Amino acid sequence: MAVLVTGGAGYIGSHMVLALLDAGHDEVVVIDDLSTGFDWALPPEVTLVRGDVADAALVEETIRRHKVDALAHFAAKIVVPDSVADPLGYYLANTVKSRALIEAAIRAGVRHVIFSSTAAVYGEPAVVPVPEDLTPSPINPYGRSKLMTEWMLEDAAKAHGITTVVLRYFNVAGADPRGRSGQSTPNATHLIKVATQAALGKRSHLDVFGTDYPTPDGSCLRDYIQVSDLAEAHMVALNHLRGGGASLTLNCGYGRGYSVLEVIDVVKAVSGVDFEVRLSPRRPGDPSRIVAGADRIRTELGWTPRHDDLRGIVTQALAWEEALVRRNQR
Ligand SMILES: NC(=O)c1ccc[n+]([C@@H]2O[C@H](COP(=O)([O-])OP(=O)(O)OC[C@H]3O[C@@H](n4cnc5c(N)ncnc54)[C@H](O)[C@@H]3O)[C@@H](O)[C@H]2O)c1
Ligand SMILES: O=c1ccn([C@@H]2O[C@H](COP(=O)(O)OP(=O)(O)O[C@H]3O[C@H](CO)[C@H](O)[C@H](O)[C@H]3O)[C@@H](O)[C@H]2O)c(=O)[nH]1
Repeated sequence: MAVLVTGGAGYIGSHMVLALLDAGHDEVVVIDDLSTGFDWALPPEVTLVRGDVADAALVEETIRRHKVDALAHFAAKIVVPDSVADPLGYYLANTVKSRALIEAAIRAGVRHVIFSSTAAVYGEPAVVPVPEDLTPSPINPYGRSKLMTEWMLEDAAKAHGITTVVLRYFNVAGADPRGRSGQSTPNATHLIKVATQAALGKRSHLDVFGTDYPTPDGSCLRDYIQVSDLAEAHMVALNHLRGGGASLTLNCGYGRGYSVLEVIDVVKAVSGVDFEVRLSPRRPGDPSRIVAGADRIRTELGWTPRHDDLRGIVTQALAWEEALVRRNQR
């Protein structure tokens, strides 16, 4: 049976595709509209169907033709401050389109769904590290758009007898340790990506968005999870579902927070470049601290991270950024 990966040409989805191929899955199909992804991020043996996840006819045809039993749904808009500026665009991309995809997938016979959710569903949690059973309370449209999709999926799964794993990713960073993929979006907003670009002179400076948060050094705290470890979480989730396991909602993080200033120090130490850092006002939609309660995925699925090391994550991100410079110079 085949796995359909939506958004498989994007940052995290492309690492899931690599993990599937590395594990010997030869039937991997990607649906991606290439709005932020790249066809070159996919190995040639992968079938890329270029299109929109909300195109029900395309989705159904793809699932039937390739005998897909499992769907991993990554495709989304992902930038928190953009979602504050354009909430309706985010509800369309992340909620309305997911509804169309889920309906088409169920109609075409998909049995299992793994959904890319986010720590942003927790908003500004009262408890840190945050356990999965804390009542979600998102503080930005991005988090709300994803939480609504969690709910739709849960209800549809119960009604139609499919099983699901909802993975709530914390802050995803780093690159494939073998250098096959990484975060390639040129105008990405993610801290580690932006910091490595500043270190390589692709950006003039780095803004620290907010230094007056109620955290030890005043900057925001995040839990950075390495992208191949995250892809592996999807692999154990897939095996769980195909083995008859029950539906689950699981945090994906390491359970340890780093501040923005700590991350910048690590990027400067790893790169050896003392790039300019500007202390700037808060960015709309940012929670002050968000760290995963990280035990459940280990006990439920036996997930064992192999890259829980911020220096290693930054080293990979920097190497990928250098590879992108070489690619663009060719
Ligand atoms: N990057 C993070 O730190 C992070 C954290 C939590 C959750 N997530 C979630 O992980 C998923 C993947 O994020 P990413 O960082 O890889 O982003 P990305 O932008 O690199 O990947 C998204 C992919 O989906 C494709 N896409 C978008 N809309 C589409 C549509 N309507 N139809 C078909 N393809 C479409 C894009 O072209 C792209 O290839 C998202 O669902 C995101 O919400 C990411
Ligand atoms: O140039 C920058 C970029 C980011 N930051 C700060 O660094 C922290 C992390 O910001 P990112 O943009 O890297 O990530 P977010 O926490 O905003 O969001 C990410 O993680 C979330 C889950 O926690 C979501 O799922 C989302 O998709 C994903 O982009 C924030 O405090 C942000 O204000 C800066 O100070 N300067």
